[in-house]
Order: sequence, then structure tokens, then C-alpha cells
Amino acid sequence: MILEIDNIELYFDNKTILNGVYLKAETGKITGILGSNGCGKSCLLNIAFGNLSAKYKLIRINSTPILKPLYKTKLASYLPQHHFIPNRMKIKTAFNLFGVDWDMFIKKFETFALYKNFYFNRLSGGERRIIEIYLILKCQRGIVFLDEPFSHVAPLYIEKIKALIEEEKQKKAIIITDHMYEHIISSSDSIYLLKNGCTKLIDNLTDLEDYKYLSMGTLG
Ligand SMILES: Nc1ncnc2c1ncn2[C@@H]1O[C@H](COP(=O)(O)OP(=O)(O)OP(=O)(O)O)[C@@H](O)[C@H]1O
Repeated sequence: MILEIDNIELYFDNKTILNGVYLKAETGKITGILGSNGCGKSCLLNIAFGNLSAKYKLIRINSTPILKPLYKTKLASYLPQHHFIPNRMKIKTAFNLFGVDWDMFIKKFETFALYKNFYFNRLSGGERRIIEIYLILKCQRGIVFLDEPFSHVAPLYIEKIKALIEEEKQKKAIIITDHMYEHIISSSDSIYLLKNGCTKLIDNLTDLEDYKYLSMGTLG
């Protein structure tokens, strides 16, 4: 499956946020989006998923325009920046709702075994995030949008999540953004930099310095 996000224009109070976005993601690949605070990364993911209206947008799957918001289809899942599972939902209920196998999860995240009957608000912010990421990655959707999956997560779990993303990409198109740029760089098959409302496909990592996303010399 090839997903194309094209021709996005977004304004808030006459301020241009996005104007000249093109992004292509495909099954078997991880597409990373980098960009400084406030450049529009979350807005872009929200527009692609259908949560946010834009002045213009064109979403194509295998070259066919998709007019329905993706969230209304069974094609895509989306991890927002904030917690999205209600405090008073039991963890086992969330796994059932997402159609995700609890035992498989426990094989990878053994320390969570005790939590099956807990409500979400009994977990730490990072533990909660790990479960949310897992559910979004593992549910049966061909397109996955991940907004800051690595923030608030401890290094060992980041490695586990990266391995999981790598595993899931075999059957999914994964679009990911995070400020932990080293993890985005090491995970992604292609990277776009979002700057001044436009996406730029990064051919060479030093472009990230040239476009002043990173300071000169950061990449060594
Ligand atoms: N509902 C809104 N009304 C007005 N402005 C908004 C609204 N939502 C977002 N913005 C503005 O749009 C811009 C892009 O926001 P967005 O959240 O997409 O940035 P981001 O790149 O994800 O930033 P960060 O990395 O800091 O999370 C920001 O300047 C933000 O203030």
C-alpha cells in the first residue's frame, strides 16, 4: 500500500501553518518526520488521519483519492501526543477493544503482567504510553501514525518499541515523528523535514544541519 499526503494547506488565524506538504509512506517502510516545535507535525498527522480540517488536502492510497477521513475507515491507527485511553478503563478491556493479544504483549513486556486488571490511572505516565503505543502498533490497520512514541519512555523500552516498529513495518506503512531525532534517524527508511510549512525529503543527513534543524557538527 502506498499512502500519499499531498497539497496540504492549513491556516490558524491567518497564520500559515502548512502550505506545500507532500509525503509518501508505504508498506514495509518507516517514514520519519522531523521538525522544530510548532512547525506543524501534529497538525499534519491529524489532518492525514482526519481529526483536523485543512483548507486543502489530498490523501491518496495506491493513487486513489480517499475522500472519507481515515479514522472512519479501518485503514489507519493513530497515536496522539497525549494519553487517549480513559483513566477508568481496565487494561484488559483496552486490549479486547483493540483486538490485541494480551499474552503476546506480556511475552515482550514481562513486568506488565500484574497490570491486566488495573485501571489505566494506576499506571505511570510512561507505562501508560507503552501500552498505548503497543495497541496502536499491533491493531489490525495497514497505516500507523505515531506522534512522539519515544517521549517519556525509558531507554530499554525505547529499544523494545523500535524493535516492535521494525517488526510491524513488514505489513504496515508507519509514519512517525519525535524530537528524539537519533531514534527517528536510526528507525526510518525515509525522512522528511517539516520547515516553513513545507516538507523536504532528506537525501543526505547533513541536510538536517544545512536546513538548520540541527546545529552544524551535530552529526559528526
Ligand atoms: N487549534 C489551534 N488553534 C490555533 N493554533 C493552533 C491550533 N493547533 C495548533 N496550532 C498552532 O499550529 C502550529 C503547529 O502546531 P503542532 O502542534 O502541529 O506543532 P508540532 O510541530 O507538533 O510541535 P511540537 O513538536 O512542539 O509538538 C503551532 O504554532 C500551534 O500553536
